[in-house]
Amino acid sequence: MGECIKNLSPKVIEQILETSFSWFVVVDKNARIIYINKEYCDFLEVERENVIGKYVGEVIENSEMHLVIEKGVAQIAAPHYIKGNYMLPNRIPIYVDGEIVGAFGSVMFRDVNDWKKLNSHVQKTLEKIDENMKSTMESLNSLPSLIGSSNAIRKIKETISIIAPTKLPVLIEGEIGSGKELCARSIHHLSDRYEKPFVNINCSIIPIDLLEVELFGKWDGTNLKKGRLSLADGGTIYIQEINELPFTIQAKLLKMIQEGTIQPVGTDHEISINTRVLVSSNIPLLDLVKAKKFREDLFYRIQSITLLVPPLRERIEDLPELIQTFINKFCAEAGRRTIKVHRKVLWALQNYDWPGNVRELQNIIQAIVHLADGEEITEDSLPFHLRRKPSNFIRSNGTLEEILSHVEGQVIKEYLEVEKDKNKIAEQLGISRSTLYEKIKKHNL
Ligand SMILES: Nc1ncnc2c1ncn2[C@@H]1O[C@H](COP(=O)(O)OP(=O)(O)OP(=O)(O)O)[C@@H](O)[C@H]1O
Repeated sequence: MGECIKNLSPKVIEQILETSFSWFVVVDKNARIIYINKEYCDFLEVERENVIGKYVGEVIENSEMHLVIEKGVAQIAAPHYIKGNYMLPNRIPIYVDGEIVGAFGSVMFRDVNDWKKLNSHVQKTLEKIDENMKSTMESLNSLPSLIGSSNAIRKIKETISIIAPTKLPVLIEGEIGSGKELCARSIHHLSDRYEKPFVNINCSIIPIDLLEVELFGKWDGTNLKKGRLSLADGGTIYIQEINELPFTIQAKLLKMIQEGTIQPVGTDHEISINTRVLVSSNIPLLDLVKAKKFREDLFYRIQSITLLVPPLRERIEDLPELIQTFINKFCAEAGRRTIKVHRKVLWALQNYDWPGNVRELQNIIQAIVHLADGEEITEDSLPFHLRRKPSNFIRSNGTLEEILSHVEGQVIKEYLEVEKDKNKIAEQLGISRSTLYEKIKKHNL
């Protein structure tokens, strides 16, 4: 330190002390002023030559420099009432060879307005940080979490947490409505790209001739229309139903994944981008590769991390948790108290095939919650196709006519168990109401 200061001439040191934003006072070990800068003197309304050598308490109202010397302990931003204002001075003891030889004081804020200004600036900055945090937290919270405790879902969650921080492409396969997009969003939100865009594109709904421009952008000679890969720069692109992507575009996508460059339509110019690629397919991509409908090189580039989201019927143990989550969500939305689920309803839901997977379940629960007028969801509130119980209709003995008659009786019996309205049953079975009555009579139902 001594070495450093050697390079500063007294004139330089004086300039620093005189023109720095702070006010300075230096006292000896008897708390007598040995230096005070001009700005501080002006504020105190004293002449410098008159105060040098004076006891600091005589010059500066409520000064505590003597205490700092006595105790050898610094006071940082300790409020000091002076001339009708509070200021926040720092008072530091000065040691030479382990002995206190004096102290110096500097005032960080000249007066309370100064303090208020800085304070409100800090306050505003903190509020902004708070708001940002809140919106980040809100977006994280608004991200519906992947519900389910089945082995399959637990494994998926584990894999997501491991791969999210990387930049690796991920292939997500599963039936419609099974939760592929939710997985993709979770990967993005758990990565350090979470504040950057998450852009998705569904290859099955964009006309093939527009797909290339949508993905890579277009140069029209004057302007560049950004494609979705560029819009996701720094963030993540989620390409849904990649199985619908034409071969030529597959090659361009492979180049982007491998080299991080894209070539917009209408130019030879290449643009570097930093976009993470997540893709999904409703059908196993390997089957398409084997059928030569999907590029092998792209498949091998994206399949190293594959999330297989199983259909709901294969993880039916997740059903109660999912049902409860959706009931809570939709009851809260509708502003009503939560409702219970009758065990017969649960049974019916557990025995359904769920071709539309979690999305179908969500839609059904939403409708039920909005239509339900009691405290419990009963079988009556279920859509008709869910009310029938599976049964063993087949009887192995008897003639074909007898077997068919038996099946007919069973079917009608089960319809009657879940539906009181005979018109509806007749309509469902494609027979007239009178035929239905005849058959009810015939089978003694
Ligand atoms: N495990 C789950 N927990 C909570 N909600 C889920 C779960 N899986 C799916 N969902 C919800 O079901 C709906 C459908 O899910 P998502 O869109 O992720 O399915 P998808 O497989 O991408 O469907 P598609 O192939 O038809 O686009 C969404 O509203 C999603 O939030």
